[in-house]
Amino acid sequence: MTMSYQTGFLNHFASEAVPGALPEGRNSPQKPAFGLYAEQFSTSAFTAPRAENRRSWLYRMRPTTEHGAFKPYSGAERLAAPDGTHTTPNRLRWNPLPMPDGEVDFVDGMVTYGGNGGPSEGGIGIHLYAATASMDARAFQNSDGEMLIVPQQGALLITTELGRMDVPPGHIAVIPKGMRFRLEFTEGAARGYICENFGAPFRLPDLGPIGANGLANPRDFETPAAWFEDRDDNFEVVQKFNGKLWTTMIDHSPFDVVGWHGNSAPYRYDLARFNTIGTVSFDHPDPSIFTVLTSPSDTPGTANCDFVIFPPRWMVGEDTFRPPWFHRNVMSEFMGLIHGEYDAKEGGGFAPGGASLHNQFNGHGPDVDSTAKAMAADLKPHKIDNTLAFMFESRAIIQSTDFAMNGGLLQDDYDACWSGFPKARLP
Ligand SMILES: O=C(O)Cc1cc(O)ccc1O
Ligand SMILES: [Fe+2]
Repeated sequence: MTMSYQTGFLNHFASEAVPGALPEGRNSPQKPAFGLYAEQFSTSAFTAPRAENRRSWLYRMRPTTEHGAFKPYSGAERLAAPDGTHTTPNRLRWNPLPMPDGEVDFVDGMVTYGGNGGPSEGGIGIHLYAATASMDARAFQNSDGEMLIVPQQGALLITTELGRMDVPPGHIAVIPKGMRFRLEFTEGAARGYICENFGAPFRLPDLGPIGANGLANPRDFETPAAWFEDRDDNFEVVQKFNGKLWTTMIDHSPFDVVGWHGNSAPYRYDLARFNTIGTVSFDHPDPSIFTVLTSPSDTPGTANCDFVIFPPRWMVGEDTFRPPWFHRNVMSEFMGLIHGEYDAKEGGGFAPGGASLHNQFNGHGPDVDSTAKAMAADLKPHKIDNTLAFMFESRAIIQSTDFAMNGGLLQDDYDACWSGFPKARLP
């Protein structure tokens, strides 16, 4: 299937699937073309400063308002915010999330590992999904948070109200808060990670002294061109609202937007386009140089959430301990692995589809094997290759869910990867 995209980050895009669907020179004409209905979709307050303001105008076949009451939805039982009883300072690591038995789609295949805050205060939800069935006459709407989707296995075809995107592993997709979407798998089963962002929407980090270019470049972000389906079938809309799921039926496809314009839009990004920067002298730089997207908080420089990747890169530091150093961090770190091996965990145990959590101020870093190897290494230029790990880093403690602690995937011996370091011998 050929998809078409518009490039650039947070541009004011304009796209029509049928010529003439977009009004000219105004947003809400008395009678939009073809009997379409104009709808403003706002993901910032009307009065947000211009640089923060995000909204799009949608021209659709029927107004979104045409539906009955939402009722509680009983599927997706493992999509549940932490209740605070499982919050722990302990370092945690999980085996890969197994694929479910039978037909399970993206909505029912989501499992919450942890999070902080909530839809009214900001923070993040951290979920994984493992699913075997494509969504068909079903759409998901997350009114609580923007969704950053990181596929680990299985390519995704994401249909949104504004158009369709191909999202294979190695790419990410971001769906604005409140936008309806459907997820289909082009290669059977699929697994991946989700950061549900309750805070300020993701944006590109400032580059400071790096300059005008580098890290994730704006032109590499791709937003779909308008695409719609004219389907008068019964569709279920499942909505996440205030931490719970709700469902209602409509008698047509919600993907009936024939044209749209604006800057609140879904996008995808190929992580291989990330311009990775590192030391060319000595010392391991802070991993903030690997920030792809950031959701700022109201404290300058202290993110609600940073999305950070650890892509293939050259290591050339002289007289340097090259892996991540031992550290205790005010920020809390949740990590996942898309493929390959992570350079701080040569001892194994951090597998693709698995995850780890290092909460604020709890010491972590290279395991015993990685440390020994890095201290003995001949420091020739070396390429870390065939790997892609990532981190959701948050200013607030990441609380675990019951599934995270008791769901059968938690490794009970994670601490042991840091036991047995030889003691320093003083003169
Ligand atoms: O803990 C981790 O593995 C993530 C990480 C990587 C790095 O290069 C420096 C700091 C850091 O937290
Ligand atoms: Fe860390």
